[in-house]
Amino acid sequence: MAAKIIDGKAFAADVRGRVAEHVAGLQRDHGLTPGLAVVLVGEDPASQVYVRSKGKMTVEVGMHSEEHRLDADTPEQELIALIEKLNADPAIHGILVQLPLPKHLDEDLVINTIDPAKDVDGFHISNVGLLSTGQKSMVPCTPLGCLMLLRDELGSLSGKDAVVIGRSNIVGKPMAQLLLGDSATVTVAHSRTKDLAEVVRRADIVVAAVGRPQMVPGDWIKPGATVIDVGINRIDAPEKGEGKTRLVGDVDFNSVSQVAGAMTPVPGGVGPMTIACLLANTLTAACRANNLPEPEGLTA
Ligand SMILES: NC(=O)C1=CN([C@@H]2O[C@H](COP(=O)(O)OP(=O)(O)OC[C@H]3O[C@@H](n4cnc5c(N)ncnc54)[C@H](OP(=O)(O)O)[C@@H]3O)[C@@H](O)[C@H]2O)C=CC1
Ligand SMILES: Nc1nc(=O)c2c([nH]1)NC[C@@H]1CN(c3ccc(C(=O)N[C@@H](CCC(=O)O)C(=O)O)cc3)C=[N+]21
Repeated sequence: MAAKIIDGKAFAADVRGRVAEHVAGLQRDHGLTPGLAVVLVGEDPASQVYVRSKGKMTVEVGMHSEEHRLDADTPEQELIALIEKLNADPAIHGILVQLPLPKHLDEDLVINTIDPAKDVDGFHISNVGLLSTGQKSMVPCTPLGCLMLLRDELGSLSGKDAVVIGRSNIVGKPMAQLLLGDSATVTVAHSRTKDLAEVVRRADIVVAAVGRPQMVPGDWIKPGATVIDVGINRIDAPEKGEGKTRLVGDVDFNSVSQVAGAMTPVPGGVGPMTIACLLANTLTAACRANNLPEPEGLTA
């Protein structure tokens, strides 16, 4: 049986539609426009594309969008000063500093300078602590997007065996916390995991967030499992012509789609959900900042 392909692009469009409706209501009833500021340091071309598409979608849902582009060699103090200015700006409800940062900048320091209430990435230590203790927080966008897709696909995650491959602070660890919060039995695998194939074979739910193109083959997957592919890897595609590239995930789509019950594609899976959840988090932050009721179904 071929796997059902989970349409993250359509799901994300639906989430953005719900965000847009709520934003229109905030404007109509309270004269409030949620605002998102994205900070990009340096000229990484992949990041630029991503930042541009975020800006476009922010405006599409009716929000205020700001982009702050700084030179790659910007001194740390200057970046910190910008974040402090955005922290104090009442028109800004969400702040995202695009990662990774150039090496001379202390990523932890920069992230922890963001007002936790405006930390729409959910990377501030205070949000990390709130999430891991089951308290209301800002939830990281990519794991939140994965959770929405899993809940939609499976209903309850309670008692399911889940394996997260990858333990980064931005995907793997918060994903594990969210799965645990939904009462899955969670294993977090990483580069030192012994016999990864055997670990993955036990899983009803596999979330791959490794950054290695097509690393997970079909024969690691338990028949019928749900597979969420977070990886975004650009590889050469000589079949498309000289010098051309294409995007692939961390999962080998062709073999896994023969075995899994359902899986996300790349592109068109988790990626669009990340951006939709960023907008949802910005809306949530704007509501909380103004003591207004939060949108339903758009947070964990
Ligand atoms: N779709 C989206 O919206 C997003 C996609 N991404 C993509 O997701 C992927 C992961 O991103 P991110 O978490 O930031 O990556 P990191 O590089 O920060 O983390 C990768 C993790 O994978 C583990 N790992 C590396 N090699 C292996 C291996 N051979 N076997 C098992 N585990 C391994 C590492 O283990 P160890 O800790 O031991 O080194 C590490 O924990 C990337 O492709 C990235 O582009 C990221 C963010 C958003
Ligand atoms: N502070 C911070 N927060 C992030 O959330 C963050 C970050 N830094 N740094 C980089 C990663 C990567 N990331 C992606 C989001 C969407 C797509 C996405 O929409 N991808 C499309 C394809 C896009 C294309 O065609 O290039 C898809 O998968 O269908 C990809 C990657 C967020 N990240």
